[in-house]
Amino acid sequence: MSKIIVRGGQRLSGTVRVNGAKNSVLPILAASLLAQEGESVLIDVPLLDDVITLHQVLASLGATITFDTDTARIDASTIHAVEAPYEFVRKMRASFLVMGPLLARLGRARISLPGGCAIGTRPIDQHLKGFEAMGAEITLGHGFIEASKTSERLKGAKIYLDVASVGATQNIMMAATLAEGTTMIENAAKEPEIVDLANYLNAMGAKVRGAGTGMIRIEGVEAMKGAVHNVIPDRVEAGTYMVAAAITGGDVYIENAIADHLAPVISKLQEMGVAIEEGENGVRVVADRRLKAVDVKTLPHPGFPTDMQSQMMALLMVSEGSSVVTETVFENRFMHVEEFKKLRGQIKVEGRSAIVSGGTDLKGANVCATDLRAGAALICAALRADGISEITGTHHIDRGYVNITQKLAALGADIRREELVPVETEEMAAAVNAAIELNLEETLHTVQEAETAAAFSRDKELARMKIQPTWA
Ligand SMILES: CC(=O)N[C@H]1[C@@H](OP(=O)(O)OP(=O)(O)OC[C@H]2O[C@@H](n3ccc(=O)[nH]c3=O)[C@H](O)[C@@H]2O)O[C@H](CO)[C@@H](O)[C@@H]1O
Ligand SMILES: C=C(OP(=O)(O)O)C(=O)O
Repeated sequence: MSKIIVRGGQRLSGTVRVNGAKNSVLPILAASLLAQEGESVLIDVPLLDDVITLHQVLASLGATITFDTDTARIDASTIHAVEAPYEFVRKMRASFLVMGPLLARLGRARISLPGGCAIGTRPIDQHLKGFEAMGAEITLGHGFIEASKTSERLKGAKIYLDVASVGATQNIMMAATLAEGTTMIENAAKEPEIVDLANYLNAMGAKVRGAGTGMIRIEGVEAMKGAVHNVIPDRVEAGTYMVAAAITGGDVYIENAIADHLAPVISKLQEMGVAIEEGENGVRVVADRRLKAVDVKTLPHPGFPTDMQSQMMALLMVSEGSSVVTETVFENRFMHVEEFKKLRGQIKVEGRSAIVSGGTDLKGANVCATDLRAGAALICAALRADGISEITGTHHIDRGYVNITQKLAALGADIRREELVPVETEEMAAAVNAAIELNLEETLHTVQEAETAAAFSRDKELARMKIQPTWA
């Protein structure tokens, strides 16, 4: 249990560096399973809870992973298991992305059904439709899905996606790399993370063309090997700091942000009156005037990203005029609205739209992050609100933001985190506290589960941990 405590009203200024993209590194880690030989070296891997969960999935399949600062080394030559356990898939839907690589590499995959999550039902029918078209047999059991090859190799196929799903595009792309013949994905997702995955797959020896367009062509190859790859910067993390800068009337340079990837966010902020300058290796955001309301509609890339909707809504609450925010990607992504109301936000939800009355003087309150981006949006709103806000539900935020409290504090925010660790005995509590005090990573490992130790490591900026296969 932990909470983030913010005293609003500080103007942010300075430079913040964004980490590698969560939504790129997760499919890329899954894709590393495709290498029959050689080590993959992934650079700029963010030490996030989701990344740790996927490490655990890969380790449980028999891969060897070491993680040092921001570099992950994966040897997948030793994988032998085909089942991604429920304890991991339950925590993170993206675990389902190992299905394509396992099917291609070992011919079978059994994965617990990813549960519906807060922001929508999130079906996986398009992933399965793709695997079936390539000749896999799909069995739905009690709480799991199994896919098996019916011939020596999967077969290339023409697959039209009913929705331009990011995950389905990635899963099918990965399965198709080792298939016999050519696969065409029509109505493919075009997100920058799809292009990043294709670049990694190609470095591993795959033949993927057209990533970033609606038509991706994958010519199957016989074998793939490990490769070195630099993960792209996180556009959603960058966008979140852009909003944090704008909402506090700040002047912040967001290092490592790629303006091209942020085009829809930049356009909307500019329409509102935020000045944005593209720099050498990042983007500068200056908000020195009253901002005006704009309407926002989320769409698949290159439309406005759903992962920035709640942060944008935070900014719209304090801008002049009314706006309509329409969410078209997920059917239940307005849960932050009730929390915003606790900060005195004036918002009314009507179906898939939220009508925001701007110009509100926000007031600090105790609020709860209902999902990852909702948590980030609440932090943004709290930075502007008068007085103190306490944000719980921080485990959601830890899925997607590295050191968010430290990064914002370095920009001048009055923000801190309080960590309450449930331990069984007083001796353990004393040992944990001593370890935190002394930065003794080893001690943490002896008294806590790896995850908790990682949470401490992250907070203490000891970004070094190893996860060994459980059978080793
Ligand atoms: C780890 C990761 O990269 N997560 C991102 C990814 O999620 P994810 O890959 O899960 O999102 P999708 O693009 O698949 O989902 C988009 C829409 O398609 C629907 N759908 C999806 C698959 C399917 O088989 N059938 C179906 O109907 C979903 O319910 C949703 O309404 O893209 C989303 C949309 O940009 C982002 O918000 C998430 O941050
Ligand atoms: C919805 C998100 O992620 P995921 O698909 O991992 O739940 C997100 O990053 O905002």
